[in-house]
Amino acid sequence: MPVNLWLQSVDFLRDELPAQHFNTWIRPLQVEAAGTSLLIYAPNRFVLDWVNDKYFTRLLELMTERNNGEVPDVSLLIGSRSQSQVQQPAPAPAAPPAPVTAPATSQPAPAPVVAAPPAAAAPAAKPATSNEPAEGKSVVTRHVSSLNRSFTFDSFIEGKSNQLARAAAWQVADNPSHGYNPLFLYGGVGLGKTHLMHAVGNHLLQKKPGARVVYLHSERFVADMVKALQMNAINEFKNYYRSVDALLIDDIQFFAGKERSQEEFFHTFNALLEGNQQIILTSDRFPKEIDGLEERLKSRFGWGLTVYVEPPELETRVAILMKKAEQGRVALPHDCAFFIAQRFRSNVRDLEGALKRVIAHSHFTHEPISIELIRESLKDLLALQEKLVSIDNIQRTVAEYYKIKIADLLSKRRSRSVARPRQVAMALSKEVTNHSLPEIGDAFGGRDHTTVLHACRKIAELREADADISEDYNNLLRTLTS
Ligand SMILES: Nc1ncnc2c1ncn2[C@@H]1O[C@H](COP(=O)(O)OP(=O)(O)OP(=O)(O)O)[C@@H](O)[C@H]1O
Repeated sequence: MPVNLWLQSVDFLRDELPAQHFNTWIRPLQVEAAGTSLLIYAPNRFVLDWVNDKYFTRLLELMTERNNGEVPDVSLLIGSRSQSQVQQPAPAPAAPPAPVTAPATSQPAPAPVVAAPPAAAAPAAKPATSNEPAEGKSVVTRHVSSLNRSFTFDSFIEGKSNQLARAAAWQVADNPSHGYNPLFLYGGVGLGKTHLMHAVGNHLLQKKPGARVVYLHSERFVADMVKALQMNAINEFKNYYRSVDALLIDDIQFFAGKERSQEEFFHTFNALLEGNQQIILTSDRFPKEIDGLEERLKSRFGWGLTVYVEPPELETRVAILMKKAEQGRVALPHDCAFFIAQRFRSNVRDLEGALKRVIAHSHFTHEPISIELIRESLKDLLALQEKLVSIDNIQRTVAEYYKIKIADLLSKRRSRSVARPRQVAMALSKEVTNHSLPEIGDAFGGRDHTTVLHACRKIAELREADADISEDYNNLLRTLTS
């Protein structure tokens, strides 16, 4: 129940704050649920800015903890609930109740520091502007972006697959808006794009704690825009996004087909670039390949630097597992990390998920992590995988991909159009199944194991030298293992 989430968190915050602060800033807030979202009403802009600035991040943290780690959808608004049942936090004990509609004027009012909207100006004196709807309605103000503090450069494992992306992100973090703007990271799911984006944001905030770094998913941008339109607050929406130091938008492919959002984003994008404010975007594909995205956006996305994040190679996957285990203070033997990494190839999120399951199993059974324990705890996933990545399935997938017949893969034909896909299929069989070289040779029309070995070496070489082969191989690997 979202309202309870808020009330419990506020209750917790009450113990962390001096009573006078609680009563002045938190108590006047009212809460209302709107579907799965929470609307928090502040009586005036001054309280809103102050709460936004000083307490909102902490409140979001508290709510996230109580919401199984999921960041709830919360908006801070000016106004009050229209219904009769106003949910207001109870006052903190041992302190006189604070005024509900205005903060104590004797209270010193330092300027807002983080993520304050542009209009965050003088206390309570701000008159209603033409952007502000009539009394009783609310002006939408963005919630403070909540960066995941654990997504840092330190916790990001570098490997060949993400080296360029990491270097570019680091460059942006170190020298925002003067290097690559926008930075566009793209690649398959769960490969660390969001992690890198947050790492930049965290670094910017570390260097300049007052920086306005706003992270959001593209769907949130769309939803906020719709809400702003409904509430006649589109100017405030525009001003907010144009006032940030860095705008981080995840999964930009969700803009596809949403013309009004693209239009708004287009203008925001231009304004930010002109103002030398940093933009970082992620997507699951190359900008030009996002169907339903306006050409002018596609072309602008390429103005800075566009970097592909590839699935990590085996060594990197092992290093990621070792790092995650170390972070969780869990003893993970190297051969166990290797065993898991060999089997979860295309997505770091799944890799992490597998490790979490193994760790949980080890806790429950009070047994140290071993290959046997891993087999037991990941039984269903491993069985599923083995089924998916049989040599038969590899042959079928490769034949479909290259538009040739399975029989060609097994035949003696040596033409390049058949021989290369056959080598790719053999190399994949070696990489993703546990079959031996002779077994693989047998499955490919009774070939010798040295032929399979040669194919594996050849494909490894070509993946280094030939971008097309490398892309084909990665695509196939992803199809087979995700
Ligand atoms: N190189 C890496 N080092 C450490 N952790 C990583 C690395 N790559 C990914 N991860 C972890 O994998 C998980 C998924 O990464 P992330 O959310 O950044 O993926 P993504 O590419 O943004 O995927 P999606 O497109 O689904 O949003 C995160 O927990 C992240 O910390």
